[in-house]
Amino acid sequence: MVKQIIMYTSLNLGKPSYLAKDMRPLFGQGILSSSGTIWAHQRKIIAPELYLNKVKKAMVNLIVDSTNIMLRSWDTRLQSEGGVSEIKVDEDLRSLSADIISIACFGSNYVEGKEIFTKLRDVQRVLSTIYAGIPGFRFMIYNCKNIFFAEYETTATATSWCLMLLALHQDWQDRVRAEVLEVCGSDPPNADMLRNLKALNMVIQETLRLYPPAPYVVREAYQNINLKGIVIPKGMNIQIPIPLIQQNPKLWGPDAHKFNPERFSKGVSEASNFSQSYIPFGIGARICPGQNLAMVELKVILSLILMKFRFSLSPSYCHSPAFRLVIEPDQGVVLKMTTI
Ligand code: HEM
Repeated sequence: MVKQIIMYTSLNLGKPSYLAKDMRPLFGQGILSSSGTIWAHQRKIIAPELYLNKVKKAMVNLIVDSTNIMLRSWDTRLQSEGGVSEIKVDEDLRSLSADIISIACFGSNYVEGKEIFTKLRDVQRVLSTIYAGIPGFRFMIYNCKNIFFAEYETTATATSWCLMLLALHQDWQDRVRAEVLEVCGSDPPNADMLRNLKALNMVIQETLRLYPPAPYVVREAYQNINLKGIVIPKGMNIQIPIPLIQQNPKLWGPDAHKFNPERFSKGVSEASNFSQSYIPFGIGARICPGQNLAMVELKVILSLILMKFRFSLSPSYCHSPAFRLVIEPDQGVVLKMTTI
């Protein structure tokens, strides 16, 4: 049994400037001190290295095994259809994501829990259509966040968007495939290899910038805040729109709306002119605790797909991002696939 020491520390985020001045008091447990300095509480978890490495290895193996089941079914379909197939990937990716989280957290699998996941997805659809004015919604969204927004829908949706963008940008697809083959050879990726997949990491980061599955983070004002003349009273809930911040040309430059993974080549802090303008996993004390798992999952799934298949966007693909608590492709992502 792992022994965890959870430390609560205070992190000095420095003097606020520009957007920081407006937004930081709204984030996390960050509050503006009398000196104008921002303080936020940060949680650090310390655990024995060896144990963590074993868990990480087991987790990567589990993701590889689950992904291979999905890829075998794509392979069978391709063979039966003469080597080229149009595959709508979203439902398969959702099942895969549900499978991984079920095995990892509950020792079960997607097939056993399918009915529960189907019902949860129905709830998600209803909630996204009647967003305003349901009594108790505030509490419902927190429950839902922990189930969908948290684990199942977010990672699957992010994978769909990554595949859509790689299908659209063949130069990046070739570059990332070449990297995967150089780093992994013909072996499935392991934890050490994942660290060396730099271009793939950049593609995932850029995808999460342009299509963040979670559309906003929610915070409650701890005190009355005057935001450039707009008074936000203590106790009010505020939605901070992630896509607007992540695609603001003032922060990201004139190509803010373009797919350009190169912007992350020197890391997140160098990608824009304000480090906290990249928040696909939220920010502050309530930042997504599953972000590392999500990144590992995305890297493993995408590298295995890239090793085995070449793909482009099907002419039947219709670009229509839709809000259903997560931002997902309304009509799905349809890929024209061939085996390598
Ligand atoms: C690409 C995948 C994912 C994205 C984009 C994402 C994004 C987010 C965002 C934006 C938040 C709100 C953070 C904030 O309020 O500052 C959140 C919260 C959360 N996420 Fe994720 N998430 C992902 C995957 C996961 C996974 C795989 C897990 C668990 C295995 C997970 C577990 C959670 C939990 C439990 C919370 C609530 C944290 C809290 O309220 O303290 N997420 N996520």
